Amino acid sequence: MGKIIAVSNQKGGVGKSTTVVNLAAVFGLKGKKVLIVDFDPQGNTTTSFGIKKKSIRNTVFDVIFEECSIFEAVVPTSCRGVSVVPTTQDLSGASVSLVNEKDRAMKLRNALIPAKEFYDYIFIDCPPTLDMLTINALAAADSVLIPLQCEFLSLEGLVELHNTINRVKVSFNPDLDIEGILFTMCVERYKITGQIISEVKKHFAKEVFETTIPRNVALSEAPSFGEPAIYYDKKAKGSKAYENLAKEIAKREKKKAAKNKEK
Ligand SMILES: Nc1ncnc2c1ncn2[C@@H]1O[C@H](COP(=O)(O)OP(=O)(O)OP(=O)(O)O)[C@@H](O)[C@H]1O
Repeated sequence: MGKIIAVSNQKGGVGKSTTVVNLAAVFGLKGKKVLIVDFDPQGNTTTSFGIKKKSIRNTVFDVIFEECSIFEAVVPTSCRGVSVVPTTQDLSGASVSLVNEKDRAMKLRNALIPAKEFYDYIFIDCPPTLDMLTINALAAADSVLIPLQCEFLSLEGLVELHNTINRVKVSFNPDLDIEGILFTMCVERYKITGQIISEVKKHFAKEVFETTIPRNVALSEAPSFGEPAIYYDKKAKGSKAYENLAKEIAKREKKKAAKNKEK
């Protein structure tokens, strides 16, 4: 059974899409079967793979409103092992349309059940909101990865996200785990970077990934070439950082599996 990781932070521009695209590409290159669900109406993840909006037949909107199956919306990419369920701007109206639906928080979870059998990892790129779309993503996920920009700290924002995660655990998904907090766009020489990391560690030490993602030009340039940074510039610091993150996630999974075996 595959693992579903929601990449979420209600703050915009913190590196959610960048993390989804690059982590998925690294796992794909390691021989894993990876699906990305682009659940952000802006569709940056969809375009980061060079998928043209005009060429899209079915989107994640059609999937959650049961117009098609998840497999009918899957678009292969040119990256080894990676496919995308694309999105378009239509998704921005979904939160409102979902209000009248039965099981409205469980739409994505139900749709992903057959995909879990087929893929090793499913990444959900969440919108920068805590609305019904994000609730759907958290209800569907096994874990949440929280990117946090190293240049600006909103502890209140982080607490608010944890509160939402806890509410989803109580109401829809008791097994939801925190995959980790990932610092993104770090510039080591900036004093603020160290200050933010130590402040977050004071409150959420166990959740923070050892790997941090540097501010790196390859990470910001690659999407306009329609490919992940590891394809665009394999040697770039940003590409290496996402390779390290994938290793750290795999290591944490092994540790967790060993612990569960002991029980
Ligand atoms: N480590 C990095 N170094 C340099 N640029 C980065 C890095 N991470 C992200 N960026 C750039 O910052 C911008 C925002 O990143 P991204 O789209 O991944 O954030 P997001 O959280 O998904 O945004 P939104 O909430 O709007 O969906 C993009 O232009 C991206 O290319």
